[in-house]
Amino acid sequence: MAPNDAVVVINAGSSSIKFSLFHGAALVPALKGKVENLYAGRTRFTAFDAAGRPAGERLWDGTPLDHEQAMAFLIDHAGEHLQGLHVRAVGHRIVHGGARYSGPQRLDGAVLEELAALTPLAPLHLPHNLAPVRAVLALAPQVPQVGCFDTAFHTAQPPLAQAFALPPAITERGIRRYGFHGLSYEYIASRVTDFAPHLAGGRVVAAHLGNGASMCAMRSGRSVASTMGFTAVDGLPMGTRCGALDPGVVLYLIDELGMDVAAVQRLLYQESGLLGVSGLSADMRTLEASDDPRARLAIDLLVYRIGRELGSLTAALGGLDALVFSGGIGENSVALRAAVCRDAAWLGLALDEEANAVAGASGISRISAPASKVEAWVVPANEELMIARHAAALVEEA
Ligand SMILES: Nc1ncnc2c1ncn2[C@@H]1O[C@H](COP(=O)(O)OP(=O)(O)O)[C@@H](O)[C@H]1O
Ligand SMILES: CC(=O)OP(=O)(O)O
Ligand SMILES: [Mg+2]
Repeated sequence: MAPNDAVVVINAGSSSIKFSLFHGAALVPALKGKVENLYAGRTRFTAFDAAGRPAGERLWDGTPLDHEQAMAFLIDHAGEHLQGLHVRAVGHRIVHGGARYSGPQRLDGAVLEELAALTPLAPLHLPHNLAPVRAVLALAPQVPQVGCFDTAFHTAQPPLAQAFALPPAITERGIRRYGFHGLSYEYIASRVTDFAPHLAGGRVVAAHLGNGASMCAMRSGRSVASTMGFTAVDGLPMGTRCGALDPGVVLYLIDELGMDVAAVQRLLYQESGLLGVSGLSADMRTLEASDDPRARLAIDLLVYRIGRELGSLTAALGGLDALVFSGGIGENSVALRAAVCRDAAWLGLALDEEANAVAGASGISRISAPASKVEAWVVPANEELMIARHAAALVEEA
């Protein structure tokens, strides 16, 4: 990467497209922004430069934008910021790599087709992840594009952790546990050695708590087990996803309640979790501000399930040295972190209430008391930097 070389990173979610621009060999962040509220509400674009100063804003008052319109806007907008820079690669977060893709991958028409076939494994994410790849391919086919998979980090898991208790004929068809949010966990693992060198060989459970939420057990920076499995609907309750569910419930919904596949999918992915339980909102801020008992119940259920999964992941690691909070909720909700840490007292975790009250988006910080047997940390998520590193490395070696 020459000083004028740049990597553009696209992280396209179900309701937003986040983008970042990095330049030079050190991958210095130059710009980051997002278009949010796609499809619903008022679509909004905001961008900030490296110093955190506003670098663009727009609000669409009428019909909300879809992914394609948002990409067209971003490509237009990026033009100004790319003056004098040479785009070496566009890196994308792709949620599912299936059984085939276990590392960063150059994206072309053929790979895109293969990935599109994985849509049933990530119906809320994959179509949106792939739409921007197609948009860039149509507009600038000469620019290398690199896919970075959320599942890749978890391919290190031991076979037992990846197995369902199903017959081999089913497993052979790729029906096994994969795990997600791998780029977030890989970033956390890459930072542990500098913020807590003594944890480098340790047993760490990281909780990525955003709109999608999962937890990952890591030993020496490698994934050992995860709460998400075959799809990103498993594990913790999320904004609108139910998390782990007795599979018998799905059969009952179909057999007894007469729901078809589309209705079940909508229920489990879009109408459950914080939104479904509270009947109010998928947004943690709204729930925390509400005095409706259903909002309290949704938060309590999330905290309870995090505690249960923490016990399970600690068993997979044979003990626990540190718990790391990340993602929009993990970084910002002082109350949720406090509740989770209180429930983890049996593991020897003692919270430093004052440190917890000020921890958050400003940077990495320790929130456990000095004498705590198990440490607790807040590490702001940075999937984008991980993607930029992978994309730059792949085009450099080509
Ligand atoms: N200050 C805050 N307090 C509590 N929750 C917050 C705060 N800021 C953001 N959140 C929550 O973070 C979640 C979104 O997390 P984020 O990681 O940005 O999502 P995504 O998975 O879309 O990237 C929402 O539930 C939001 O309410
Ligand atoms: C895998 C996943 O759940 O992603 P997100 O948090 O972006 O929804
Ligand atoms: Mg996320």
